[in-house]
Amino acid sequence: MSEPLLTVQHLTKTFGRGRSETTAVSEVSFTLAAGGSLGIVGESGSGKTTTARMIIGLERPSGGRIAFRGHDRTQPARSTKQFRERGRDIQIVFQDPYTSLDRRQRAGDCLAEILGVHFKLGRDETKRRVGELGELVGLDDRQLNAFPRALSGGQRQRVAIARALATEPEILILDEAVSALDVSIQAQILNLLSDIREKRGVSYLFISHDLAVIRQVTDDTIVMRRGSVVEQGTTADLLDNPRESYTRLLRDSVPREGWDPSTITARL
Ligand SMILES: Nc1ncnc2c1ncn2[C@@H]1O[C@H](COP(=O)(O)OP(=O)(O)OP(=O)(O)O)[C@@H](O)[C@H]1O
Repeated sequence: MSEPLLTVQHLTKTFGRGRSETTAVSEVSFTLAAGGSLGIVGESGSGKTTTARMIIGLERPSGGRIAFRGHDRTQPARSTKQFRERGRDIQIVFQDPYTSLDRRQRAGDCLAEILGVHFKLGRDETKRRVGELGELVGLDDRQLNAFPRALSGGQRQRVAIARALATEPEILILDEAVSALDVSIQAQILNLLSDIREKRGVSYLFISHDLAVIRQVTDDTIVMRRGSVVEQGTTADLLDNPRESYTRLLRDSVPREGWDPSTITARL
């Protein structure tokens, strides 16, 4: 079997000290295969975002190991250059693109800026690549010329995805990336992500509390609760035949016809 793209072993993060110490992530282990898609699910506060922040080097782990293509990445980058180099391989898209996009920058200029940071390109080549990225995520010239405030939530998330893809990363972390969008726009973005995975072979680490989303875009899933992994397996198996009561609870919490929330609160 080929080496996983990303290996996470016994990853642990504690915040604070003494009586205020919180273990946000505890002994989390998983692998992500090249071209694969792994879901991380769990209720709010279960440690999903902290795990992602450690993987992209925004948070220093308290214990455990992170390796990308077998190379250790446990400690955050030592220099801006190293941070940038690592950023090329693993990119992240957050829930709310409005806060992550510069309000004073046109969508296309935002893409051109990232291309300029990572590649040495002339003006014409940059323009061509911006157009190509726009096409990949379904943004036309008018939208590429617009400021974020003139774009819809779905269009802004397309800009954020294009910006993340501009560095040609091998891994895209999507942290609740479709949670703020209404269901029809969510479906469009999920389809877009599936197409991009097929075209580009990029791997996904898909963080979500929404099991319907996880089912649509991931092959494997880990379930986190209070910082720990409580169950992991193929997404279909895990959602159809959950072994852990917590996974069953998450699954049964999805509203559907005849659903009675009081049966859920009674089990919490
Ligand atoms: N910088 C920090 N300082 C102290 N505690 C933190 C910090 N960041 C996260 N935590 C705590 O770590 C725990 C896990 O938080 P995290 O954001 O990783 O969870 P999550 O599963 O991503 O939740 P959500 O879906 O609500 O974003 C929470 O108890 C949170 O309060």
